[in-house]
Formats: sequence, C-alpha cells, structure tokens
Amino acid sequence: MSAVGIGIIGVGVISDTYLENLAAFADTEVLIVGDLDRARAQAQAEKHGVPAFGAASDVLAHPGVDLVVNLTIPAAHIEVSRAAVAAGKHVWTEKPLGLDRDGAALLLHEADAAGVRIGSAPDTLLGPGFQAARRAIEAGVIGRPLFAQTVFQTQGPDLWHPSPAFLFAQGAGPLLDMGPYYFSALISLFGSVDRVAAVGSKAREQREIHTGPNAGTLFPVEVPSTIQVVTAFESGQSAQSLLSFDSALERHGVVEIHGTDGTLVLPDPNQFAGRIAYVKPLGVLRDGMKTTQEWIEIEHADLAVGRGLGALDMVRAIAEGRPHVASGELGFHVLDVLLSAQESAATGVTVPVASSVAPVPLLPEGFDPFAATL
Ligand SMILES: NC(=O)C1=CN([C@@H]2O[C@H](COP(=O)(O)OP(=O)(O)OC[C@H]3O[C@@H](n4cnc5c(N)ncnc54)[C@H](OP(=O)(O)O)[C@@H]3O)[C@@H](O)[C@H]2O)C=CC1
Ligand SMILES: O=C1CO[C@H](CO)[C@@H](O)[C@@H]1O
Repeated sequence: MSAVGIGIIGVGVISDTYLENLAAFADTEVLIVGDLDRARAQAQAEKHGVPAFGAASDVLAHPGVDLVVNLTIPAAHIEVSRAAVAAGKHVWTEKPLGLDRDGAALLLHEADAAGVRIGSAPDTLLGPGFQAARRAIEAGVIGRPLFAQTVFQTQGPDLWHPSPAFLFAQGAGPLLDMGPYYFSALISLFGSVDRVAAVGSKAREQREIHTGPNAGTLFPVEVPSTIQVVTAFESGQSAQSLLSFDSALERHGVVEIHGTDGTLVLPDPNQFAGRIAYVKPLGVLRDGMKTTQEWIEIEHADLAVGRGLGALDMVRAIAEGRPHVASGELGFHVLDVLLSAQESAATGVTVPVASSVAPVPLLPEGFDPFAATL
C-alpha cells in the first residue's frame, strides 16, 4: 500500500498545523481541501501544495479520499461527519464530537452500519508526553492513583482568534472547547465517569473580537465562561477541574495525579510533550526537621509531532486491524460527561453520566509517526 488519501473540510485557523503535519507523515497524503469559503480553500491548497480544493461536497466526491478530517466549527461537526460517513469515508473530527448526545450517537451508529471508523480529537493523548506519563502511572510510580486536579484559566480566545464567536456558543465555552483535553486525559487514566457536579458563571453577556477584519464586533456569550467541575469516576477515583475564559492570570495545562505513593505532574494535555515530574511523599518528619520536596523528572522521547497524529493512528489501526486510540466512543463519552457538567451547572444538581467507554488503548510501543508503514 502507500499513503492514505485524506480530504480536509474546514480550513480555518487550525488547518495550517494539520496540513503541515499530515504532509510530514509518510502514511498520509492530503489530496483535497474544502470550505464554505472557496477562496480560503484555494489559498490553503496553494500554500500547502494540496492538488485540489473546492466545497465540502468536492472533498466527499473525491475518489482517492479514504479519510475525511473535519476541522469545521462545533455546530457543523455532526452534519459534516455524517455526510462523510454517507460517502463511505472514515472520519477524524476536531472536538467536540458534536453539540448533543442524539446527533453524536446517530453519527456513531451510522458509521458502524457503514463499516467506517470515527476518530475524535484531542490527539494530544497520543503524544509522547501523555503516553509516557500514562505508562509511568501504570507501572506503579505513584502507587494507586487516588484523585486528580486540573486547571485551565486564561483571558479567553477572543483575545487572539479572528472569529471567536463559536468559542462562546453552544458546543464550546471553556468546558466543551478545552474540557476535551483534560477529560480525555482523565478518562484514559481513571476510566469511565459515573457522575459530575458543576458550578458555572459568565463574566459578561457579550464579548468583542480583538483581531482580524471583524475586530470591534460584539458577539453573545451563550454558555458559562467559567466552570468548576467535580467528577466521580466509576472506579471510585475523583477529579476537580477549573475551566475559565475569565482569568487575568494565565495558568493552564495543570494536570496532577495524586496516588498512595506520590504525585505525578503531567504535561499540558493540549500539548504533545512536556515536563513529567514525580513528587515523592515527604515521609516522617522528626524533631521538627525540615525536608524539601523532591521533584524527579521522568524523561520521554520528544518527537516533533502535533495535531494529525490521531488521524495517522486511525489509518494505521485500520490497516493493522487494531482499535485506534482517540475513538469516536471516547469522544462520545467525553461529550456526555461535559454536557452533564453543563447541565449540573444549569440545574444545581449532580448529574449521573449514562454512557461509559472501554479502556482507552495505549499506542503500540515504538510507534514512529514518520515511518512509512503502509
Ligand atoms: N484554533 C485553534 O487553535 C484550534 C481549534 N481546534 C478545533 O478546530 C475546529 C476549528 O477551529 P478553528 O480552525 O479555530 O475555526 P475557524 O472558524 O478558524 O475555521 C473553521 C472553518 O470551517 C469552515 N466551515 C464551517 N462550517 C463548515 C461547513 N459546514 N462546511 C465546510 N466548511 C465549514 C469555516 O468557514 P466560515 O468561516 O466561512 O464559516 C472556517 O473556514 C474547532 O472544532 C476547534 O475546537 C482545535 C485545536 C486548536
Ligand atoms: O488548542 C486550542 C487553542 O485554543 C482554541 C480556542 O480556545 C481551542 O479551540 C483549541 O482547542
């Protein structure tokens, strides 16, 4: 075989990264890009040397495309992914999988019936950083993992995104926009979620675009722009997560897993690599003697990989007949958990999570993104 043909639908801000990485992998080749804005599709095709461009329908009709990468905004995710499935294509979609459980469940059902696969961002889970941290936890470095703490707080993406309205609309806000990184990581480590309780708030009813041709335009904030979630996992483990687009103090990427024999500080779950540190318990302090807390670095490969890794894993997993890591089922459970948290914030009651997900596989040992394997 040779590289698998890929078509990208939606070529906005994040498409450059995907186009660069999918071109760098020997096992994937982008054959066509499509967008509502044809001129944007043409510009991206020319910039990245993609041989064809057009509308979404042109991507779906392309005979060489086996996998569609859906980089549209959340409100379009289900419609675009379902159309790709109907065209017989596998789908990698940006997060979240959809806006609601019914649409997302229908997508998974139709993909199953059509014999095609769905993969859902984030694929940072497949990065060498998270993979190494997970292997360390599974090897028992911190003993039995007990609970987790995660923090994501920024001033919000309206500061830099040229069309940020979708990031404050249904299907986004810090919970559904950034939550997938943190909750996919936690679910990979602790398994399925049993229930969630959350409190949310909005700093402002409207926000302003700060950059690009529409700078100065106001848009509505539809969902909480700050939310705090307490999560109970089926395993009995728990997590506390802050997600905010309202903080002047930029602090994000905090994922701490506390266990019976120490704490593991993980890399930012929105990055593919980063610091992993093991913090030992202080032990018994005698006679008022002070002990300093020791941080032990856990080294890992720091391959220059990024978004697109999930789509690459999908095409290899299909060829090898194994499950891919960032599956549609994981994306569905994450969506279910996040919507449950949103409902809890709206109603003030703890919300049980109905769905569950099979244990998330690790990448095969020695997975080399740049190798030609097909
Ligand atoms: N920006 C970032 O840093 C990152 C974003 N993501 C995720 O990637 C996705 C896209 O984000 P981003 O690139 O920022 O968004 P943008 O708004 O910059 O780009 C989205 C593109 O999709 C097009 N589009 C929307 N609906 C359709 C449709 N039905 N058919 C074809 N094209 C469509 C838009 O066209 P038009 O503008 O004309 O409507 C636009 O060109 C989101 O799910 C986001 O969560 C993930 C990681 C990082
Ligand atoms: O990684 C990211 C950077 O910020 C964007 C806006 O909040 C997110 O959509 C994206 O997932």
